[in-house]
Amino acid sequence: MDGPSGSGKSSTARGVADRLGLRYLDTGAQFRAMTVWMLRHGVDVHDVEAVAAHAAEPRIVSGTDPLEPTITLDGEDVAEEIRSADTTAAVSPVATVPAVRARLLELQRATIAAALAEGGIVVEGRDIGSVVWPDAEVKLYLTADPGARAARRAAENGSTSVRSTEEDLLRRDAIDSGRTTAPLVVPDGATHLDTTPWTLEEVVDRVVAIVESTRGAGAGTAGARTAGADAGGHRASP
Ligand SMILES: Nc1ncnc2c1ncn2[C@@H]1O[C@H](COP(=O)(O)OP(=O)(O)O)[C@@H](O)[C@H]1O
Ligand SMILES: Nc1ccn([C@H]2C[C@H](O)[C@@H](COP(=O)(O)OP(=O)(O)O)O2)c(=O)n1
Repeated sequence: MDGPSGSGKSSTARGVADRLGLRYLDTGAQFRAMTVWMLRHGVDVHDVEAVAAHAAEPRIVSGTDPLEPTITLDGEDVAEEIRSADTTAAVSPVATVPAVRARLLELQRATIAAALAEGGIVVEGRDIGSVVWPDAEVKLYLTADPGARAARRAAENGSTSVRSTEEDLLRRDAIDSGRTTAPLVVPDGATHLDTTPWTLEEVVDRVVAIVESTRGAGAGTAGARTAGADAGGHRASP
């Protein structure tokens, strides 16, 4: 499940994983934990070489229970700190660094492979269907109008300024979509869902229906449907 900030990926992915008995992985939380480490260690997040030089050091562990996802950094629970304003402001530049992406890609693929052996996983981020797991059984690209995304995010953060939240979202969209390594794109073979008019429950219902109809259509064809999508996808306009 890919898409821009505030499109509903985390809440939808958790709801779907819970309904279908699957694991859940928030890859954005991993980029945020990497960012917390850089900030704590005084690394200039705009210095690509400095960030790359340290990308192998943080120990990041994601718990994949959809009802209680966790994230630790060097053994410490950083679930709150990864959502701080400082982390949010610094995460997009850190996520553009190829060494960071390569490191987290390895972690993500290991987690997915382990979960697939136990029934499956819903993974959300920016490059899941295009780069991390192009052979996913179901690929979804979630969007919502910028105003709706900002209103949702502002409500969540207890912020009264929807306008400044929207400016922040659009700034991060531009970095996430414009970077050369694993930019935010609509992955080849993805179903695009515009969640603007729907409640969370409606979106979860629709996604569960898509998964069930894909599974009903027959296992074993998913790889063929999405084959060749490794570097695929087209530029998104979130
Ligand atoms: N369809 C929806 N309608 C209204 N609010 C939603 C919907 N989907 C998610 N939300 C709310 O919007 C906020 C952002 O959703 P989230 O799932 O964190 O988005 P993302 O992971 O794409 O950034 C959350 O507070 C969430 O409860
Ligand atoms: N697979 C991913 C996931 C997130 N990122 C980047 C892009 C985002 O700016 C940050 C944080 O992602 P996150 O999903 O937590 O951000 P929001 O919940 O949308 O605010 O990480 C990425 O580059 N690739």
